[in-house]
Order: sequence, then structure tokens, then C-alpha cells
Amino acid sequence: MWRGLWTLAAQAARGPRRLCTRRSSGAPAPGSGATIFALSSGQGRCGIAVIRTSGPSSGHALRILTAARDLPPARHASLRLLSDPRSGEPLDRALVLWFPGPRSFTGEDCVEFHVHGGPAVVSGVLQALGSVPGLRPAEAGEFTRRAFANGKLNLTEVEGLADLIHAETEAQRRQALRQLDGELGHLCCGWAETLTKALAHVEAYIDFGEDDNLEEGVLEQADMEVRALEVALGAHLRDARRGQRLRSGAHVVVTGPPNAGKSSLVNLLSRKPVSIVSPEPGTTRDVLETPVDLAGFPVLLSDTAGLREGVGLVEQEGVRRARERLEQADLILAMLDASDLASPSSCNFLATVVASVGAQSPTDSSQRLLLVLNKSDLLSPKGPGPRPDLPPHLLLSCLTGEGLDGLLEALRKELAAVCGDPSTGSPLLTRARHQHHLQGCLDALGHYKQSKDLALAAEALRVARGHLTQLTGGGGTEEILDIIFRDFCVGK
Ligand SMILES: Nc1nc2c(ncn2[C@@H]2O[C@H](COP(=O)(O)OP(=O)(O)OP(=O)(O)O)[C@@H](O)[C@H]2O)c(=O)[nH]1
Ligand SMILES: [K+]
Ligand SMILES: [Mg+2]
Repeated sequence: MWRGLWTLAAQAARGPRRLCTRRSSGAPAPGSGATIFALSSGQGRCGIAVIRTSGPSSGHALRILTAARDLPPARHASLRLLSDPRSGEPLDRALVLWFPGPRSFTGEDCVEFHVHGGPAVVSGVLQALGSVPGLRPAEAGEFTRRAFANGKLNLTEVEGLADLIHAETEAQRRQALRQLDGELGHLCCGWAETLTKALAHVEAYIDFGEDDNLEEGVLEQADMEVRALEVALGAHLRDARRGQRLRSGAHVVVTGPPNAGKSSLVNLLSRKPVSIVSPEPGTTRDVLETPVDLAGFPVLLSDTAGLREGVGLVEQEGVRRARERLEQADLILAMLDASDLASPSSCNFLATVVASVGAQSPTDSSQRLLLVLNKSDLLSPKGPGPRPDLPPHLLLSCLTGEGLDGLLEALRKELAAVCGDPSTGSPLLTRARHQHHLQGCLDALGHYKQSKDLALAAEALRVARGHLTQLTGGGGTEEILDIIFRDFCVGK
């Protein structure tokens, strides 16, 4: 017991430490290892190409290529003549930027060369860098890996950076930027801190339970913290699929009876002739999938065979595939011919597909459906509208384009519900990995509540916290002692 107290006092004397360190366990120390270089802008002819280096020999390489004794002022663009150190031959007049570590992207000494983007200039500068002792070409992702190892980015931020580079739509860019800004990471760090506190309370009770000086109600406090965390985790997990859909694309499936104009709509939305359109019913048989940007959201749009019974073998297989794809849809675009609503195939479609999806209670995981009545150009302007008993629907003419703006607006709203709005609300979980760790954390909290034994309860909290630190790529377990002392006084 007294030895324990002494250790606590010794820990406290070292002063408070940051709880949620970005530094990964086992990472090499900053500045160690080789200096790497690479072309960081795209391949091929371009106006300006950016070549960068990272590592301890960066400054040396910059001095050698600019044939200068001094380094340029830090973080300022300077115009310099670059020459090949072996032959002295001029390579380019370029802007150079010197970023001494740790105030750089990777945390190491870095240099950026902004050169003219011709292939000969780029390869000349790369070869010149390769000839400098201590420099070698970077491997894929090595700059970011060094930034992570040096605590410049945590794992979720690294993922955000990768997503930002790959973002193709506006909504994807917004989501990636938020993750790169560290929102998800900060949230997890906050949760991990809560667990560290709860664990500190439980461990203090294990160590000093009979000690009169221990504050009362420590265990109740830990229980309360765990309960609040469970609620927060549950809310995020309910949201889980949306961020992933936004990252990889929502599945939107166009379905309906033959000849409703499904393929015409797919071609209209994707602005290219993906599917064959013809007056012959049963034209589309295979599922045709095309990636499109719909109102800023990434979508995998599928055209499918018209649903009908009693047709030839090939079309039957098409209908089977269409139904299968329909089950995977996040959003169903159900299409009917507005001028043909009384036909058996239209009535059957309304009674089966539309009615069954419409009957689902609107939870986050349930499918959503938009009913579209196409060929509105065939309705007589003075005649009665479509059947009065229809569920909510939109009128469209793929032929004239009338109603397309309304459909796009409706799609935007539906997709925002399916993918989540990346500019508002809590940060979304963008990968299965995030969901796995949050679920793991929640499960461990369940074990905590069930354990009668305090040692097992503490272990469950450790497992729960481990999931959160793994989510941000961090490690470390010692911070707990700091908390014991900072949060309440043992033996005051
Ligand atoms: N008048 C009119 N005709 C349309 C409209 N949209 C499509 N069509 C015509 O309707 C016919 C069927 O169109 P498709 O796009 O092939 O219909 P589909 O639903 O894909 O048909 P299947 O693949 O056979 O199930 C074609 O002749 C189109 O030109 C529209 O808005 N107005
Ligand atoms: K057709
Ligand atoms: Mg078709």
C-alpha cells in the first residue's frame, strides 16, 4: 500500500502529461533513418511539379543542388538555380522551400522544389537528388507514414488525408476534410480520457478501498461515466453506415415494369449512353452499373431488367438479377409509365415493390424509395392527373427533360439521408474499422457492467479503452496514474 502511494507521488511529481498522445507506439524517433524524396504532384507534363524531401539530409541536399553555403529562410519561397551536383549542369530555375523540423508535414526537415513540370526537368532533379549521399526514393505513402510516426497525424487523420486525395464528389471532400481536421480522432481521445478516468476510479478503489482518505462514491462515479459513454457510442454506431456509404458510394437502383423508361433515366442521370433504349419491352437484361455524381453525392447507379412474369429464360434470369440487386439498394428509384398506370404490370409493381418498401418503418437501415412517373409528356394537359390513390410521387419526362430538376432535388434530399450530411452533425464513421472498434468498445463496457469482480471490471475498461486508442492508432497505458492523482487526492 505505502509503496503504491509513493509511486503515485513520484508520478505526480513528474507533472501532468497529455492524455491522448498522437505518438504511435514503437514508432521510430523523428529524424532517424534515411532521407526520402519523391515527385509529389501528378505524373506527366504540367505547369509546375512539386518534388519534396524529408529526413535529416534534406538541408544538405538543398545546399548541394543550389550550390549555396547557406539555407534559404525557413518557410519562405526563394527563387534558386538548381544544378546537377555531379556535372554542375543547370537543371531549372525553381522555387525552393525549406521547412526545418519539427514544423513540417512529416515533423522532419523537409524541402520542396517547385520546378517547371517538363518530364526532363523532373527526372533531372530526381536523379540529382538520388546522387546525394543519404537520400533514397520514397516508398508509397512514406511521407504520411513518417508524419504519423512523428505524431503529426493520428490514424483517423491519415485516413482522412487518403480520402481527401481520392475524393471525387463535393460531399466526399467535405467528409474527408472533417476527418483530416481530426474531429473523429478528438472525439475518440475524449472518450478514451473518460475511460481512463473511470479506470482510475476503479483501480483506486482496488488499491485503497479501505483507506479512509479515499473520496466516497468513486465506483458510482465510474459507473455514471460508463453509462454516459454507452449512450454516446450507441448514437454514433446507429449512424455508422452513412459515413461508409459516402466514402464508397450509395447504391441507387432503378426498377419498374418493362418499358417504363428506366434505361432512359439512367442515361439521363449519368449523362452517357450506359444502357440500350428501345421501344421493345425487355431490352435490359443484365444489371448495368455506373458510378455517378448525383447532386454532390457519390452513387453507384444500377439499371435493371423490367419486372414481369412469364417471359423467356434469358429475361427470367434478368428479372432474378434485378430482384437481387434491389435487395442491396440504399435508395430505390421506382419508375412507372404515367400513361400506362392501369396496366397489369404497373398495378402489380405498385402492389408489390412500392407497397412493401413504403410499409417499412423509416429506420436508418431501411431502404428508401422515390416513385417516379415517367412519360409525363404523354399525359394530356387538360385531362385528369394520374390515379388519385397513388403514393407520393414525382412527374418526369425523360424525353423533354421536364421534372428533372425536381427529381434531382428529391434525390439530393434522399441521398443526404442515406449518406449523412458531412458538413453538419457529429463526425461520421467512414470505415468498417471505425465501426469495429466502437462496437468492441461498447461490448467491453457491457462486460464491465456485468462483472461482479472489480479486477475483471477494470480489465473490461482497459479493453474498451484499447479499442478507442487503436481507432486513432495510439497506444500507451501509463497515463492512468497521472489521473489518479490529478482527479482526486489519495492520502491528503
Ligand atoms: N414519350 C416518351 N417516351 C419515353 C420517355 N422515356 C422513355 N421513352 C421511350 O420509352 C421506350 C422505353 O424506354 P427504355 O428506356 O428502353 O425503357 P426501360 O424501362 O429501360 O425498358 P426495358 O429495359 O425494356 O425494361 C423507348 O422507346 C423510349 O424512347 C418519355 O419520357 N416520354
Ligand atoms: K425497352
Ligand atoms: Mg432498359
